[in-house]
Amino acid sequence: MTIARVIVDVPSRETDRPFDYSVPDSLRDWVEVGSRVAVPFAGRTLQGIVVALPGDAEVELSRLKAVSDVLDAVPPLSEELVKLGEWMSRRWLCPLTVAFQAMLPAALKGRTEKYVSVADDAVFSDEELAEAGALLHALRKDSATQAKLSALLTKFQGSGAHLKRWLKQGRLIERQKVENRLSVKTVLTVFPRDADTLGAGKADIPARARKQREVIEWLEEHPEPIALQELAEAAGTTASTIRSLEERGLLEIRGVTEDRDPYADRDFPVSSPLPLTPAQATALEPIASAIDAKDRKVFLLHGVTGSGKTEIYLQAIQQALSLGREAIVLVPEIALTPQMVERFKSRFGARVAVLHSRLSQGERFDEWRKIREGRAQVAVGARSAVFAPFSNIGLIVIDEEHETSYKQEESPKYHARDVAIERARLSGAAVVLGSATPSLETYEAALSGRAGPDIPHYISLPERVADRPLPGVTIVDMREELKLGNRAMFSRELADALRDRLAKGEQTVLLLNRRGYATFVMCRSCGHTVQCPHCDISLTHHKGSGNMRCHYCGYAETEPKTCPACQSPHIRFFGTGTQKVEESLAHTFPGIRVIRMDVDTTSEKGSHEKWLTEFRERRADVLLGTQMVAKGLDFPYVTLVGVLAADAALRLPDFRAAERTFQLLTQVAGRAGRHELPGEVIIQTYDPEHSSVASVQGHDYAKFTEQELFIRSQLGYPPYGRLIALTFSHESVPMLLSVGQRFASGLKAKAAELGLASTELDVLGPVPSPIPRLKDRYRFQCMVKYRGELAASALVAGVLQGMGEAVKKSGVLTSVDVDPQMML
Ligand SMILES: Nc1ncnc2c1ncn2[C@@H]1O[C@H](COP(=O)(O)OP(=O)(O)OP(=O)(O)O)[C@@H](O)[C@H]1O
Ligand SMILES: [Zn+2]
Ligand SMILES: [Zn+2]
Repeated sequence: MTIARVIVDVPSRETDRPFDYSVPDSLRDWVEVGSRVAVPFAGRTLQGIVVALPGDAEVELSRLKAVSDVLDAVPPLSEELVKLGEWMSRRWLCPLTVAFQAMLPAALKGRTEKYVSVADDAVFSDEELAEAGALLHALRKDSATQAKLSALLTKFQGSGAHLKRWLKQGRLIERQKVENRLSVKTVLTVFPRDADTLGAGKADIPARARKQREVIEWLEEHPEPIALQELAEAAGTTASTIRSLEERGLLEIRGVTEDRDPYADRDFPVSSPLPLTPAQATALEPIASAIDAKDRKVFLLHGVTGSGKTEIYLQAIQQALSLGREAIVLVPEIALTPQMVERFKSRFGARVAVLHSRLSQGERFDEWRKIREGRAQVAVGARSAVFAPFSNIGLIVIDEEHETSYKQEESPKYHARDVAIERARLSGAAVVLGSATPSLETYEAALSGRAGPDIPHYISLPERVADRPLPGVTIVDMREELKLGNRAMFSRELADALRDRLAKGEQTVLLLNRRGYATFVMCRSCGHTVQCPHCDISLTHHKGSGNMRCHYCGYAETEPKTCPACQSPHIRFFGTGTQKVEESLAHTFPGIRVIRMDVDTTSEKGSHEKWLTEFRERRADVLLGTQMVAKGLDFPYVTLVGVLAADAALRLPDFRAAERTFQLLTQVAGRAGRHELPGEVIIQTYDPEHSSVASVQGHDYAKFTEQELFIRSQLGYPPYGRLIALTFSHESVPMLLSVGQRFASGLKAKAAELGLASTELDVLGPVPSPIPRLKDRYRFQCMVKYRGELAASALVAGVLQGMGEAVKKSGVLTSVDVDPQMML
């Protein structure tokens, strides 16, 4: 008997283990490791993933239930991806099914459908026939295929009670099936017969069927297959006319699968490899030889902005392809602009599949199928593209490897960089981590002198291509501006520089660093701030709608005219939003053309692309925006970059605040002067001495890093120590505290048992979380700080497991974040 070991799709700790099923003979050829199957489980039919085909079952064979269905002809996961999922579950303490679900396109997230059929021996009374005859008729008619319960209920709204009773009595039989949310798109297509048949057929068409004759004439001129809809339009007729020709045997209508290609209507100019600069050639050499030798190596490609890293990725990919292997390129979501996609599509054409969240579910599914079916060999995409279903990967590139968006903030809380390195280990691929500002973790590891398969080899590109200089950076102390009586948003330097660009017809990028700079409402008389009633966080003001909104739970109310606490009319909207900057620009520079890019202006599909195209075509003088204007853009006429509120995020209670600030400033500075025209950068700050701001001036990554690493080592923060954050939430604070304390003391006891000093493993808290209440639940957190080599995840999992029943009864929810990136 064939046995399948299955992980069922119920994301709980209790079901987080494999269950064995027997495989009926009829399905034997279809079930593989990585197959998606439907299985009976606790009275329901569930979707599951086959993780093994063991020789023997863990339970008595006679007690095994059978797999009820195989959901895909080709398994959506490979053995390699199944292994990767198992590793993710251990690494980030998430249920296995949660890891597998993260790898599947949304279209394949099955949903259970109920089907009903009439039992063979069922008898119905005349009364019943009179009352629900139509329903019974429908049931009998569909008995071969079985009728979908949800469809019956909509169609026969009055007969719900009958259905329920008959099902209970066993006169109707219910079956469950797992169905995909979305299927491949099929287009009805007309296949004309050969010319002779058409000619003969035409003669037989009666004179009054003029339309049919016209369709035949049209097809005689255009003998290729054509979509039914298109033919109807072209021949000026209806689908039913064409169908009658099918009945005459003159053509055939069949469903043909069609790919929803999001880039179908775009032409990509063909690009060929550029002759590399000597620095680029030296950088590519070790990467290419690793790919050649199937040597699983990790590289850190540390190259300043504009140093030509992308050209190196392209040629490394070329190398992998020429050996018949595949490549994955990860790009941060907001840097995945059409311009970025174009660079890959121009070089590799139709071999490129693109995966990102702005595509529709259907488009994403089709791109994913292109990969799985071997029609694409290069996948370019955001975080989840690391799971692209390739079978022979030679290279994984992670561009801007320091980006926080590579960490998923909801379960599975994985980091794509770590997943990529593990996947490369499983498939013998090389990994290239590229950045102008590598994360301190990656950089420290590369320069540590430690040896090991995960330790990146360091490659440096300290200069821009073609001797283009890095832009000059001026730092403006806004406190001085205020002293001199300038209360405006723009310093005199920035205003002058802007005016100069307007006169020359050159372009400016303005970054408003808005992290931690929300626009909140405060009363100037009593200091009252308007908070979300469900979360302990200020509401954000949206000028367009006149609404105040909570960014965590979506709660909204209209903006107050007077203070809700003291009725004072002096209520004010604080903080500088992009809208305010836009107004101020219009006021200060009459006639200026500004494109504003922030969450409000880019929520619509395609809007992101539209703005960038407009800017590229120089239909605007200024591109103003949040983080999204800082990454990856390459516009020849941008000669000025201005940063407002450079230090805004420095006050966030996050030990990476300085690192993030330095990275963001360096990235945005890198947008200036990338082509012939030289660039200039002006950074406005209230904290000019802070090393994260000051080091940007000399483009001095090394200096910034040295200071920052020193601070981290003193405090035992990453990369010198590692963290696991646990957040407990509940409606009641005492309950939370008791659970939090039990966890902390449990882990401490475990550490003592193992003889670990507090420098090796320490538990901080429980303390209220930075956001102490969210959606009416209070939140406490514990932070586990430990030395890197320790298998702390397993210890934490053990302690949580040990307190299982007590926590379950209390209703306290626990969320675990291994290597957290966001401290908020
Ligand atoms: N070998 C080369 N010869 C000529 N031009 C080149 C070469 N390599 C790259 N370039 C050009 O230099 C510019 C910068 O290169 P690229 O965008 O690859 O840099 P990057 O390091 O990826 O930049 P960033 O990290 O700032 O996005 C581009 O316009 C690119 O076409
Ligand atoms: Zn809220
Ligand atoms: Zn007030």
